[in-house]
Amino acid sequence: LVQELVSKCLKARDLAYCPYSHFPVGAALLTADGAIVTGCNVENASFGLTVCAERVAVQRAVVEGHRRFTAIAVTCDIEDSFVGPCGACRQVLMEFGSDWTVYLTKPDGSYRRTSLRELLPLAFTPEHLAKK
Ligand SMILES: O=c1ccn([C@H]2C[C@H](O)[C@@H](CO)O2)c(=O)[nH]1
Ligand SMILES: [Zn+2]
Repeated sequence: LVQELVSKCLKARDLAYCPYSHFPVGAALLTADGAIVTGCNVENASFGLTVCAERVAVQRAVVEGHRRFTAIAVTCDIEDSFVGPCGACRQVLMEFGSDWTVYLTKPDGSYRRTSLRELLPLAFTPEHLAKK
């Protein structure tokens, strides 16, 4: 299953629309019911409108009816280190629970397993709004 998640995030990366940065990113989400939803970064000539691969995957999953996730694999083109999602994406993942496994994946398919809790400690979450 991890292998499938990893290979799907690599495939999604190959679909990235990144004519400005030339930095393709792929993501593959595993939903609680076992579906896999992918995303790639989609850039824009107005640079600030770019959306990261991780957020494309989450938004796509939500509109397909998924709100419960257990894992995400992410990958870019960097071969010599494991690269984590940007801060904005960590926060967007946290919106859908803190209990995520995150697989930081290299182009060769090797991965480092981490967690959203580790990537975004002391997070602000929907529960904080619920307390008001
Ligand atoms: O977590 C990240 C960080 C960056 N990017 C994309 C955005 C932009 O298109 C390119 C360079 O920042 O990489 C992602 O998709 N996810
Ligand atoms: Zn991001």
